[in-house]
Amino acid sequence: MKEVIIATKNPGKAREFEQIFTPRGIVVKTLLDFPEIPDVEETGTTFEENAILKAEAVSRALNKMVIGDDSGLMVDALERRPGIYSARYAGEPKNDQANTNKLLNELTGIPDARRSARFYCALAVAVPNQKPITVSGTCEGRILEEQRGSNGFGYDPVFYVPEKGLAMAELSSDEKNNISHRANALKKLEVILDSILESAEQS
Ligand SMILES: O=P(O)(O)OP(=O)(O)OP(=O)(O)OC[C@H]1O[C@@H](n2cnc3c(O)ncnc32)[C@H](O)[C@@H]1O
Ligand SMILES: [Mg+2]
Repeated sequence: MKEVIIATKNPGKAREFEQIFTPRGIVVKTLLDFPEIPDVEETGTTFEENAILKAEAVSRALNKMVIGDDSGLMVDALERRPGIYSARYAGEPKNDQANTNKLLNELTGIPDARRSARFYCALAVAVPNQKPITVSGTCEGRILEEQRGSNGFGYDPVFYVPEKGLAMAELSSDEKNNISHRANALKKLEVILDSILESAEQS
């Protein structure tokens, strides 16, 4: 059985990895399947560092290949904040609605033309006793003035995707998984993923 383990506790991310991997006959497991694994502190200074921290900690705990995802939103008018702090933007415990409200408040009065932003996703692949590999993907858009749609998760209701003329949260999962930062990062992993999965299957 082909299986990938994603070092995430975020059910929104978990769902997207399942939507992408399941049609290819690959079973997705996440930290929600391994509640005994302690939380990994995200102490890195870049998305890549945090993705590696998550992937390597879980790979060590399970002695298996693991993918870590560290992602977030960069808003130009806020000097690219919230960035790596996207999950904890409005403080702990992390809360998507509180984060979204804080973002909308910070951008009050800023006109459309200056509301450009991008989602960023770094993926790290950790294999026991090997150097980790990272790839990244982005998705360009703009921050809306109010929430639209109820699909997706996190900042999706306030992220306008110009090429679709819709908020990310108004897209179907298939549409999001075609254009998202996570999908774009995964596409770069595709070339190496098959060989990684084969070696994972043998171990
Ligand atoms: O660390 P894990 O356990 O994977 O889960 P997390 O939610 O803490 O994930 P991150 O540390 O990577 O923080 C990502 C933040 O960026 C947001 N985010 C990431 N990808 C997103 C997407 O596709 N759509 C909307 N928001 C997203 C998400 O809601 C979080 O607030
Ligand atoms: Mg996190």
